[in-house]
Amino acid sequence: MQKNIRNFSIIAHIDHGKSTLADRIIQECGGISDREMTSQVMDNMDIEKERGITIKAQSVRLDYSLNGEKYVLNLIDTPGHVDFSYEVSRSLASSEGALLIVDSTQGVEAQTIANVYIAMDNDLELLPVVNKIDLPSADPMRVLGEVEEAIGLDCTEHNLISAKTGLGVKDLIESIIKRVPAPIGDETAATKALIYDSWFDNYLGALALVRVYDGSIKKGQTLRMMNTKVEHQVLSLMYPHPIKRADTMEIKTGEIGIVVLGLKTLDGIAVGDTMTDAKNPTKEPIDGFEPAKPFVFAGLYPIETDKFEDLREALNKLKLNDSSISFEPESSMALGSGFRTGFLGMLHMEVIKERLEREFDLDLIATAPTVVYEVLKKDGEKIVIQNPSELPEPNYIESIFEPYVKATILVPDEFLGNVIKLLNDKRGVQLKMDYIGARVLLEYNIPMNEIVMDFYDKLKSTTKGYASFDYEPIGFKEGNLKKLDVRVAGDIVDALSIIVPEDKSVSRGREFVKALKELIPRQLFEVAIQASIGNTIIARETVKSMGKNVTAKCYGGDITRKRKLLEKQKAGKKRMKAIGKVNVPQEAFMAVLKI
Ligand SMILES: Nc1nc2c(ncn2[C@@H]2O[C@H](COP(=O)(O)OP(=O)(O)OP(=O)(O)O)[C@@H](O)[C@H]2O)c(=O)[nH]1
Repeated sequence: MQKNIRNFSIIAHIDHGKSTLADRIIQECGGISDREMTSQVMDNMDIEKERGITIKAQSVRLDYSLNGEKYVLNLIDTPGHVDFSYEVSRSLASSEGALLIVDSTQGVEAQTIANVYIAMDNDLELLPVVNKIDLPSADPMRVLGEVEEAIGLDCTEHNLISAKTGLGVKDLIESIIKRVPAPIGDETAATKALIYDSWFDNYLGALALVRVYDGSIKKGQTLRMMNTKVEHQVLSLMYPHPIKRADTMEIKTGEIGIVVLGLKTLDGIAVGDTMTDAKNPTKEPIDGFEPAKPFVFAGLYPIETDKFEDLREALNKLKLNDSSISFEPESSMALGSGFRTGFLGMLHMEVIKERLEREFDLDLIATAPTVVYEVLKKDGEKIVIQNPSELPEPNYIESIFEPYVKATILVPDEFLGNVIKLLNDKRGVQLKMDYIGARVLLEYNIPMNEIVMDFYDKLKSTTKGYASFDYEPIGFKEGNLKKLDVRVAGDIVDALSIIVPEDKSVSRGREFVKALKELIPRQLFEVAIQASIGNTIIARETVKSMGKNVTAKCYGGDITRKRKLLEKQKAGKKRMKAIGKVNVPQEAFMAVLKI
């Protein structure tokens, strides 16, 4: 019965205790025995466990009895990291309520606020929950004050808990039953369900995790995905659980469940799409569908050139389980054959690169990440650029558009000056500046390209690690942008080209060639490193020749020593790419992140 169902999510800043609380709630509902309670059931990907982050959303269906009534609690986990914000918003759209977890020793942070905005857009009932009250430095009242101030949420009713010891968790479950509204779908209407997660299972094929809004999904029914238009019969249905999924014949209105369609890829079941009955379809899909779009692109090149097909196979395998990765072959004069690969963000890129190296035993060179640019050409054609070297010559370009994000930053008062300076340097435009106690909440629009570089590291170092940061994409804006090329010994190195704002091109060009000079070792001849825009050279550094002096120290006498030195030089060369006559080490391809 819908009136006894509660669908809720947990919103928290990283490390405020979301996974610990999820595990505790599962345990409290008897969903898992003590013996089965290995550390953090909800985070089950290896990299998630190692890094303590949640990447894929997990969900669980639990039973709970209160005053003789039986309730179904559906805990819908959301990925914590900004790279996965589309999945966050889909998960939240599947709930009626959200627990807003704040660490009582820390307070409200940027990610808390960014996710609360998404929850408010979805009209969720928000329950303020203060965690870690077992710690001596806990200050729950100050933290609740911050929640009221920063978010404007009434905190008269709140829960104080320790997810670690279990203190207050039973009361919290009762608050969820009391305060989170029951779903209110039409049980007699045509099937309407939202796919809010999908993944690939080696035995069952592609699985879709859905929330049913109207009608129901039955075993044997033929379903249609309204956006991808794929139709398929339901082979089986399950309720989600981290260790023991239960089979069911039907997923009813208001419930969540796993649909097995026997599809061999994830292509047909995109997150955000609406499932309906093929014969008796619902009129309108659930709105807001957009395919997960890669925002950051980089070239991935195998260091050993004969590993190109291995890399293709590995990317194909990863894509089975993560339809947000995109890749297509590209060739670089500097690096040979590789793939231009699209990611949701920087963390996603790191995780994928690490999995390729670890699970598929590949050694890769990654070029510096870049965002996608839209270019309107003079002839009216609109093209999308994933690689700066593809930018047309200036006389063909009418205008260039670059993606922007809305950034939320929380910083202690004393570092405010540093942060504003950094944001200005990164072309940020201020939207909001509010004091919350001794901290300042900043909201800025900022070009995404400025934050895919090492913005987060710079923010951390300029605030001694005290700032927190989150962002969400907000679309494209026109920019006054130019392509900056790097010439090594006179030749343009395509893999080093970047797109820069015109008014900062000279300073960035100078910093770039300076960083490269430090990374390119001395060669037998003098090497000029130049930055140019079109045919104009705007900066130059020179890597001095080491001449023949490498062996000069040996006074020509000691042959073994001389040979050793030469061998050392040769070994050094292996980890480099020869560009013309110049050996360029792989770090140089990331040098742009240093400027
Ligand atoms: N003392 C204490 N520690 C807690 C409590 N809740 C969580 N922790 C600890 O805080 C750390 C972070 O907890 P997690 O549950 O991994 O945090 P999270 O919010 O899930 O983090 P992400 O998955 O990275 O977003 C872990 O070391 C937990 O053991 C609590 O109530 N008291």
